Amino acid sequence: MSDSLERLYLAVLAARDLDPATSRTARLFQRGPSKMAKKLAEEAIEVVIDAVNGDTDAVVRESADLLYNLTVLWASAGVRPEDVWREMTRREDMLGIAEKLPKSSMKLPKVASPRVAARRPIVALEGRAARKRH
Ligand SMILES: N=c1c2ncn([C@@H]3O[C@H](COP(=O)(O)OP(=O)(O)OP(=O)(O)O)[C@@H](O)[C@H]3O)c2ncn1[C@@H]1O[C@H](COP(=O)(O)O)[C@@H](O)[C@H]1O
Repeated sequence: MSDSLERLYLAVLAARDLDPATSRTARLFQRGPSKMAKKLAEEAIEVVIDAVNGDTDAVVRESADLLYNLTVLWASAGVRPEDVWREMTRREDMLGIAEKLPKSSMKLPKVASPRVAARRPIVALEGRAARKRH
């Protein structure tokens, strides 16, 4: 999938400088980030509606539109696909580390009242905080 998105991203970059009268992408760039954001949000809503309605084929079509509008917004925001892949890999590694920590290393509070004991392990929260921090 990342190959398809990377090819689409390059095509979007190439279309940016085409004639807006004939290129939707060039028209989106001409209209700016707020229009791009509006189209992306519209596509996301269309995916949601089709999924709730159980229309799988429509979800596929609208997902392709969503990914197209996302790559246009990435290009406008100076985000490259590899930036996103790197972040996804970082999260995958972080999740992997958190899952591998022995239970004994989780610093659960000493007073394990039923309410506190039911709280999610601190290391998972720390893992999330660590993810957010860097
Ligand atoms: N991958 C896409 C792509 N996916 C979806 N779309 C457009 O996005 C539209 C989907 O959004 P909507 O459902 O809102 O369509 P719409 O209601 O007609 O659009 P609006 O009237 O709301 O603006 C489709 O009608 C397509 O025209 C795309 N337009 C272009 N590309 C690719 O982008 C590159 C540049 O193409 P041009 O923009 O045509 O130069 C090429 O590689 C194209 O294949």
